[in-house]
Amino acid sequence: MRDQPILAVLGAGSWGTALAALAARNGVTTRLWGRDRAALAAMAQSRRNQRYLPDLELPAALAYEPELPAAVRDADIVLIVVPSHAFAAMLDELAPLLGPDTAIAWATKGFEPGTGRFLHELVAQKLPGRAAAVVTGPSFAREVAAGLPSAVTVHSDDEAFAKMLAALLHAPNFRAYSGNDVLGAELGGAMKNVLAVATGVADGMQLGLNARAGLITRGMNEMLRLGLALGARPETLMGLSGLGDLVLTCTGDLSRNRRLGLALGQGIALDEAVRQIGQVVESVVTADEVSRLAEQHGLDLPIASGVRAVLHGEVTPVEGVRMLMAREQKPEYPQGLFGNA
Ligand SMILES: NC(=O)C1=CN([C@@H]2O[C@H](COP(=O)(O)OP(=O)(O)OC[C@H]3O[C@@H](n4cnc5c(N)ncnc54)[C@H](O)[C@@H]3O)[C@@H](O)[C@H]2O)C=CC1
Ligand SMILES: O=C(CO)COP(=O)(O)O
Repeated sequence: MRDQPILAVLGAGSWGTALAALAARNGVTTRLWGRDRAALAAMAQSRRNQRYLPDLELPAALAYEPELPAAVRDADIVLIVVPSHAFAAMLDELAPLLGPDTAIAWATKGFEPGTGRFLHELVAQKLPGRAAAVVTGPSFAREVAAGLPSAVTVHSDDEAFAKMLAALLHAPNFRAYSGNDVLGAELGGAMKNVLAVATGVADGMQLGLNARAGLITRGMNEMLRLGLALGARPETLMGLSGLGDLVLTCTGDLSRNRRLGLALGQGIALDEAVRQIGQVVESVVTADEVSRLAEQHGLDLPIASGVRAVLHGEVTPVEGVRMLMAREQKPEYPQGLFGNA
């Protein structure tokens, strides 16, 4: 890889735009690709992403490329920031376009819809033999774009690549840590979106701060149990990508997943809530995949499966809360910290 690598960021929504702007400000040669050609042209002209990040002035050095082959040509690193439902198709499009040494990174949070496969599994299958890293952690795009202090983490099996990508993103108000637990980092980022719906529902129903804290803590227990069953490391789940992002998304009203829960808790229908939010709400698909993985591993995750049931209209938010509260009484940790709930 060149000393001064070229970065292609794919996905010009809130997070792709914020990350591309950050990298360009750091002096990294950065091209931003998005599927909406007209929106990209408007961004190039106005140096604003009017729809997703209207308050951010985009750096003059950021380049915009509406053609995918041109966006990734000669790129050393391709950073994918499209929603999880578009991730597999994006990899298929990239496969014939990339040179053998191009490294892949992604900041998408979720699984492959319908299979529960992790995004790193898709990357290994569709673009094998390359350095691959996930960028994750508690980071609302709006706050990063505003230059507010944030901390994220970059995980890769290739530790040198994780460190290198973290260094490219690291900035005075943006701390980028690194690690080598890709599965753990991905699981935390995906699962917190589902748990944020639960705290949103409780807050939308005005159930109080005790309920919120209880849900966050028992939600963390669910994340740990599923994560450990899948082979994640506990320190990853207790770090930025797990606990950090769980706290942010369960408490911060900038979270679209929390806002979905708030709306459901106030009696607004799912379709209408998603329409009002107007951006990707990953939990709508991720809830199914978390339940699928839990079932495969024989785990009972009552909060995550309650969210899935509410999203499918199988129970109302009121019934969901009643079911959680009516579960049998038991020790907090029946089989040690990571025992079954
Ligand atoms: N917004 C945030 O604060 C953060 C978002 N993320 C994750 O980043 C990913 C992207 O989210 P956002 O940028 O926030 O979403 P967004 O809703 O702001 O933008 C989504 C973007 O994806 C594009 N898109 C949708 N379908 C596509 C397809 N089939 N092919 C190509 N592009 C497509 C849209 O045109 C839009 O530009 C999600 O997985 C999200 O969980 C992660 C950390 C922070
Ligand atoms: O992942 C995020 C912050 O880390 C963004 O959360 P939402 O997708 O819920 O807005």
